[in-house]
Amino acid sequence: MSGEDFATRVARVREEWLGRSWVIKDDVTPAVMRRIAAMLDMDPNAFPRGAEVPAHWFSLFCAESARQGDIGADGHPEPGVVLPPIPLPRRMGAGRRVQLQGGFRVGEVLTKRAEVAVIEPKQARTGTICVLTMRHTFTVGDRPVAVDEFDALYREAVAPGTSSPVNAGQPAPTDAAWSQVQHLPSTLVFRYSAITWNAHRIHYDADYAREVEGYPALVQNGGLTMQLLLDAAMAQAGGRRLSAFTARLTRPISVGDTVTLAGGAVANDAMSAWVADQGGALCAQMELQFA
Ligand SMILES: C/C(=C\C(=O)SCCNC(=O)CCNC(=O)[C@H](O)C(C)(C)COP(=O)(O)OP(=O)(O)OC[C@H]1O[C@@H](n2cnc3c(N)ncnc32)[C@H](O)[C@@H]1OP(=O)(O)O)C(=O)O
Repeated sequence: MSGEDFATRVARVREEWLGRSWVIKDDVTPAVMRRIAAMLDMDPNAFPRGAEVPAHWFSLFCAESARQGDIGADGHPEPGVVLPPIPLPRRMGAGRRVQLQGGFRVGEVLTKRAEVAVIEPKQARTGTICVLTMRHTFTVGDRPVAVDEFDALYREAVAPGTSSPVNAGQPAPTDAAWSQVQHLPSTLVFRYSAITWNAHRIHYDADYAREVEGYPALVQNGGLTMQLLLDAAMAQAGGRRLSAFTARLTRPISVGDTVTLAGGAVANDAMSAWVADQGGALCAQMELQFA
């Protein structure tokens, strides 16, 4: 790809798409809560109408619902149908910065305003990338619930038969105050992807993941990694209220792997948490802030 062509195409997409926004509403029903709780290995009946929903679960709602005819080769909507047509073909969820502002309950209607906030080409260790940041503002009526700046990275294609470049990575911390072994079976990844209506084929179509995107196996859904790490960290937070968190997914995990969710003790109303693979490499890092 010529650098100039790429830069010109990204500039045109930025001009046309930056600042665009749209709204999605979702009913937080007992039926959906049953599926979410069951997927997270909790009592499916733990969240009847009126029950408080864990504040950081807001991102399990208000998914995009592209028509089947608009689904593209990778399982996401065709470039430009829902999201900007970033001129690189391989999308990865990469990180987020979240402010939690208020709770919500089963039976309420959650509204998400999605806004195209950043489109930024960069040179990464693993090739040319483009960062797309979507700012998702969640409310119930006039009540603020959360603002979530979610980064996806778009990557260059891999030549047929070659592997997706992986950075050397860095070792995960070894001074955990708590840790938990977590298996990532395909059934869990399927159920999470279904709840979040994410049809990206790298998560369930092994031939596609290997042959088209160059990964060694099915790729763990990054939203699920962050969900499991947050839930594990909150269980160690002694009932504190989460007010903000940031996360970065630094290295791909394969579906079927067993990872370690771990973190430090709460200090100054903050906690660090991370995910390590079986070789001890850092796959995700998170900073939690408590009110
Ligand atoms: C959901 C969902 C999709 C998915 O779930 S996909 C699976 C989950 N995601 C992953 O497994 C991603 C794992 N991460 C990686 O493989 C690597 O981090 C990645 C994306 C290949 C980038 O690694 P590099 O080593 O090539 O990147 P650099 O460290 O050289 O960074 C270059 C610049 O990019 C910025 N950057 C890097 N990582 C992130 C990030 N997570 N969020 C935001 N920005 C990032 C980095 O700061 C560098 O920028 P500078 O300005 O400092 O140059 C779905 O589709 O929704």
